[in-house]
Amino acid sequence: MFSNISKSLLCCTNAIGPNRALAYALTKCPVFLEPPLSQCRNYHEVTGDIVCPNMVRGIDHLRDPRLNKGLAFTLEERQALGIHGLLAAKFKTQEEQLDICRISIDRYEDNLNKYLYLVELQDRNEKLFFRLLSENVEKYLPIVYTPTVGLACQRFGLIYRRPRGLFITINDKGHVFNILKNWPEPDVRAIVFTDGERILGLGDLGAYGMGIPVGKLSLYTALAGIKPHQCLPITLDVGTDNQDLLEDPLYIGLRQRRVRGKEYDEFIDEFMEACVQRYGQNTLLQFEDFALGNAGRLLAKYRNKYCTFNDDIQGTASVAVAGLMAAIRVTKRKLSENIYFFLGAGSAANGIANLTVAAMVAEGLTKEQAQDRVYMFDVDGLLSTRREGGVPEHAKAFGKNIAPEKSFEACIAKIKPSCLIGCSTVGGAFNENVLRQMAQNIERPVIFALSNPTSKAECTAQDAYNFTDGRCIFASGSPFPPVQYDGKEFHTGQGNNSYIFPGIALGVIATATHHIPETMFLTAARTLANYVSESDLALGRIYPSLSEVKEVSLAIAIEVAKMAYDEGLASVYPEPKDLSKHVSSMMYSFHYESSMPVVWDWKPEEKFNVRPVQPVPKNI
Ligand SMILES: NC(=O)C1=CN([C@@H]2O[C@H](COP(=O)(O)OP(=O)(O)OC[C@H]3O[C@@H](n4cnc5c(N)ncnc54)[C@H](O)[C@@H]3O)[C@@H](O)[C@H]2O)C=CC1
Ligand SMILES: CC(=O)C(=O)O
Ligand SMILES: [Mg+2]
Repeated sequence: MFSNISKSLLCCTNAIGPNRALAYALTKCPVFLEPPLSQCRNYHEVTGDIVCPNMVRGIDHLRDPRLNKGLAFTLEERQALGIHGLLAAKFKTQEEQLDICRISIDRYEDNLNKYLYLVELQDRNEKLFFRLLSENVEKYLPIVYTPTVGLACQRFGLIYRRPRGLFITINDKGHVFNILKNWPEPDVRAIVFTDGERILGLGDLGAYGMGIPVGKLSLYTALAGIKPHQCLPITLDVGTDNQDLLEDPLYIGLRQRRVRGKEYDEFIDEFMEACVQRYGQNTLLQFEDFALGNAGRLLAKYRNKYCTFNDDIQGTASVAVAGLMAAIRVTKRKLSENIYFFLGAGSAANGIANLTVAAMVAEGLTKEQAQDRVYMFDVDGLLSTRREGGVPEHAKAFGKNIAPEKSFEACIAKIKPSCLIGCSTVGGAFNENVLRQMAQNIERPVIFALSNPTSKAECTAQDAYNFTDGRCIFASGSPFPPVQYDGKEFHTGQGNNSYIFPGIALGVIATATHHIPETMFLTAARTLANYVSESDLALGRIYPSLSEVKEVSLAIAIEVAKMAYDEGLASVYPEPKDLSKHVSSMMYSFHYESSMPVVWDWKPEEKFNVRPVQPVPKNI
């Protein structure tokens, strides 16, 4: 019935009145763009939203967090959008709004309340939220991420308000694609998903685990500038084996025991297929916080078939190896001269151990020689081939033909490691005896307490310094306050995969890489280690400061992009001449853009007054 222009004029006219309707229609309306809206990526570049601006009613510019600028709307915008009068008279800059946000958050003493403030801000004004986070990483990362996000997950039933991300349950098996279609964004490039079985070191939190993919994706945008509409957090709800949750009246997930085995595997298969069917073959699929029984197994199954990685295995490996590389500059011991002892022999430990082996091989050892330098201790004791039950399959490479031992401290005395790496979820496991022994064995012991959140860290930064006479090189998964030792202050670094996954994701998305080889994580580790300055090391930090993490993420993305082309993994062709420029051009702007329609030959006759009616083109 209607031509395209008539349709656009119709919707524009209904929404914002005839004067501006034509201007909109001529410049922005999706029915004018080819290909149509559903496939048009440019459209998102313009609006960042799937809502046709021509169909947005005035008030929706305030209600939609992607469009809302609050008091930062100019008088001209307020009048043009029909929101004049809906806002107080004052005009504020984004900078003034950021000040108010900081004051508001500081008023809360409780971190969970700070978390809720930030969630509400994201729901209200997306650009303000991401700019606040990206410009205050040190201050707010511990709120949207570990440790506070752990608490938020534990209280998820209480704090759950508005939908953010998709919940897909095992009952939806057979219909996963249809559920993905309900997500309102057509241009998703990255999905972070969990089944909630190993949320940080807090165990099985079932559907309450949703806080983790949401938090991780906030870092995609804040730390690497990946556009929010390209990110989709998902929780795969297959039930929970956490009895407390099954009995919790507030629990919001499926109230049943976890589905496992064939049915679970079929569900994950269907999910992976549905994601690429809905969003394309190069959609980045990040596994997050899957339990040991599934994490490594699913990575092995999918790593060469999808554009996928497991953050807990590979992202963690990369950040830990970067820390070990930087530590060399202090210890003067090559990677291949260390003895590594892991407390915990799960996903994180094996990921780190395997990448450390690869790095030692690059220094000249054989794989076997490198593996010989790595020992592990899990819930059943030292990984000895002689112990009852043997060495678990996932850690076979690190089992040793030595006498079984159940005492961790006895192992330290026997093995005399130079690097002690905690990925055990056992808070305080590196006690005074353990740390003193490490200091006795070696001049500069490396101590990593990587378990999250803070309550699960194997030791605090202060204890690590106190009990090693201030000689340790320390990093932790969650942040610790500065250490005071011997009249000096030290700022220890955060060995957390958040230094890695945002940059990897940006590089992968920018090149539409079709799968992610292990070597990318070694490249990312080297890039991160190179960012550590002498002043970082003097402060006690083997990672750059968190205020530099955006720069680091971009550097990692560029290296990843180079590698994608060098190794024939990229799908964006022709290859951009200037890769740095290409990667940067993909990034989100944290600053407000004009909400005024872009028009040609159109000048207001009188400022702040009614606009002149435009002549309708003859050739409609
Ligand atoms: N800093 C970072 O970037 C990251 C930190 N992590 C943290 O590492 C921890 C472990 O994560 P995953 O390896 O994925 O878990 P996992 O469940 O795969 O492995 C846990 C390991 O700890 C062992 N363990 C449990 N209790 C123990 C005990 N009492 N004594 C000795 N060993 C014990 C288990 O046997 C298992 O080998 C979590 O707290 C997680 O938050 C994980 C990924 C990234
Ligand atoms: C940091 C992270 O991914 C974890 O603790 O699971
Ligand atoms: Mg994780």
